[in-house]
Amino acid sequence: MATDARGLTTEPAVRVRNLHRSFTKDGGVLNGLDLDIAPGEFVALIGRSGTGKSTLLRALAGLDRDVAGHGRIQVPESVSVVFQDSRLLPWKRVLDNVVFGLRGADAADRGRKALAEVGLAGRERAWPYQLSGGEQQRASLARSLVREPQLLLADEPFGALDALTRIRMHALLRRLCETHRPAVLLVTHDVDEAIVLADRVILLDAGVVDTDVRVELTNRSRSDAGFAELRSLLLDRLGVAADA
Ligand SMILES: Nc1ncnc2c1ncn2[C@@H]1O[C@H](COP(=O)(O)OP(=O)(O)OP(=O)(O)O)[C@@H](O)[C@H]1O
Repeated sequence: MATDARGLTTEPAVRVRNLHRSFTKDGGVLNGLDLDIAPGEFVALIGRSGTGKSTLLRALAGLDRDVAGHGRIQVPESVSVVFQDSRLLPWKRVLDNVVFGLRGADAADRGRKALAEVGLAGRERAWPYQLSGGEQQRASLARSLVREPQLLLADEPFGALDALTRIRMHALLRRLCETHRPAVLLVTHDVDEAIVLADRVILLDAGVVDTDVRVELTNRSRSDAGFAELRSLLLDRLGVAADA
């Protein structure tokens, strides 16, 4: 059962029970997966290539219609998804992308506020192609957060960015999550990214949860001893030597 910051029992934002998914007759990708995410909890999902991370994320996002009947999935009503590419509509200006499909007379104001929050004030009328990769991902985050989702799903959102931009995006995402408090499931290949950002790191192997650790570091600096210890535990579970 999930608990909140005061240790009180809460209804989880995400509940997955005994989820199975296969694409061929030979073997499953998800093999009876169980997972709870508490409201406002930030979970990073890591695992070797092909262990079913994106398959799980797509199932939670409702993008995999065939998953129905292969287990139980409970997600909140409002879910937003961010991918590695920003998926901005190239024929719409940045603000129009952010508020696309949003109702209400205050939609444009909310969109402007969201753009300011991600550091894109003044770029409302730009076209997506006029933004850098990092700025496009900022716009993509604004488009998600303007909807105030109870669950944010992110599949390698910073995977295509350079190292410096990634670090800036980590700080931004943490700040946004502290303000908006969605439950988050972030798929990443980067163990350090998982430790820097998440309250909990889950390692998937062969379509089930292999390791589930809470990140209880007050100092999220990569040079911190606790950080290094957690990194080596996770790399070990991934079958990679920490100093490799
Ligand atoms: N729509 C699909 N049709 C057929 N096979 C699929 C489909 N989606 C995923 N798979 C297969 O399921 C397996 C798991 O894929 P998935 O993308 O979930 O892995 P992943 O852990 O996210 O990997 P990576 O870290 O490389 O992104 C892979 O072998 C993939 O080829």
